Amino acid sequence: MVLEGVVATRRAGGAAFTLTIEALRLEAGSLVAVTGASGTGKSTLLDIAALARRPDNATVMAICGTDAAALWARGAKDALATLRARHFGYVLQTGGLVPFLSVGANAALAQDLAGRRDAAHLVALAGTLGIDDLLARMPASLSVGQRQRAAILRALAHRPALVLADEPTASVHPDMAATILALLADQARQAGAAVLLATHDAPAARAAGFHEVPLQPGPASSRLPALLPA
Ligand SMILES: Nc1ncnc2c1ncn2[C@@H]1O[C@H](COP(=O)(O)OP(=O)(O)OP(=O)(O)O)[C@@H](O)[C@H]1O
Repeated sequence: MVLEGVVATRRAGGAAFTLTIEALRLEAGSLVAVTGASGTGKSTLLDIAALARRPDNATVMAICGTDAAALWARGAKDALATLRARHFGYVLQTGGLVPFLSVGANAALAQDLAGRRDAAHLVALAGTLGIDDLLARMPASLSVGQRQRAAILRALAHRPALVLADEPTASVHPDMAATILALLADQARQAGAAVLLATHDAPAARAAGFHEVPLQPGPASSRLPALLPA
């Protein structure tokens, strides 16, 4: 993924907040943690990276060789949805699993949407995450830590190029947070996926091997400084 000169504005009432991404290039195996206090724009940045929010401006917005800026410009919503399903995996704060599907069915759905069904890969990945005995369970019957492992399974099951993780450890105990972040980092690296993590917990992210990029807050705005590949 390459983002350059991307600007996004959020407006509420008379107030506006502007995020500027100078340059962000994520390659296979990149582990990048965007950090900042509450309200500095971490979620806005992930929304932009996830193609869930239309930018005001984008010099470059390339996802696995596709010009996403051009797709936004011509309102190609189906093509944007296809890009998302094929190339992105998501880990949200509380899992974001479909509540009426089992853990295994959640992961299989991600594979189906991406057009990459691979039951053997799903089971093997569940084994490395330590949840192969939970595949038939419903998300509501899991502990928070188990749910986040299931979310990592769902995020990686379809072999995405990029995993977006928004505060994936905010609701787990600090010891479990370290384990979850390490699992996410290890599994993504092994799969050759890049991870873009948003977190307020910079030390935990660094400990798991993430390269930290702090958002630079300004008046009613934030800036992500240029990050070139490590
Ligand atoms: N729905 C919204 N409409 C308008 N402005 C919003 C909206 N949500 C957030 N904002 C503003 O955008 C800015 C960035 O918010 P964002 O949620 O991206 O920050 P964050 O760093 O993810 O915060 P947190 O860590 O609390 O989740 C904030 O200053 C906020 O006031």
